[in-house]
Amino acid sequence: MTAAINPQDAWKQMAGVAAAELIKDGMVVGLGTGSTASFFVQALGLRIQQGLQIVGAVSSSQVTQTLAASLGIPLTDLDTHPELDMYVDGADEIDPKLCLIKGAGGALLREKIVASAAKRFVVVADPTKRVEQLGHHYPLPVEVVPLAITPVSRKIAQLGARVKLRQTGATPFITDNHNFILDCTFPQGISNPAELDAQLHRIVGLVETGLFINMASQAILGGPDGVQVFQP
Ligand SMILES: O=C(CO)[C@H](O)[C@H](O)COP(=O)(O)O
Repeated sequence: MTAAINPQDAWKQMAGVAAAELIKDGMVVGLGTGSTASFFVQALGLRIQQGLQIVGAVSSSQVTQTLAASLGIPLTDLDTHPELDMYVDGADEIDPKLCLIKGAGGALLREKIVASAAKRFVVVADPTKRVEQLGHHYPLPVEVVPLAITPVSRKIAQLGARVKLRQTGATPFITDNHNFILDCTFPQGISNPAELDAQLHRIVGLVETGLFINMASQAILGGPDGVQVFQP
């Protein structure tokens, strides 16, 4: 007997399964990170067991790599396949232009690298992730070189954010790239994501932001009325 899942997880699963249906024989696929992306990875694993033949999959995190390997998904990397056919990943917030906040799972740097290598980036989510303006529900995560954490925090605070070092218990959360994450709350929301992203990228020691602008081409949302595809 399988355990019942809550409605939000069921919606995430619907989105993940629908995205897996988009994968065709011969594709190179990018695998996202997080609970919704995991549903996609599981559905992709099932399709591969049923005969789908992808060339390989590039993972955006160690966690997803382990999951994909356990499901028999053939793994590859960006050295072997620098261009992917499709990247599928979740998001924390999705605005009407498909700009995203990502990184609640701490994988934003690899996620952005893999997403940027893909011809098509499909976001999978449930309707709670849709927002009119970014930054009201989730803080914006940024990945920072540990050596620079204090000056970078101060500079982000000067841009109007409340800045918090992400912790795992009493110690800083460490990314797959051995960096720290700062969670940045902008009390008025993020009115101009592109401008903020450019300002943040000017801070030396800041490696990457969780703002994904003009990267996603489509969102697949599972919800109470079934699966809906959303593109601006
Ligand atoms: O960006 C991410 C991880 O870094 C995730 O994709 C994002 O946090 C959404 O996660 P979930 O599908 O569990 O809600």
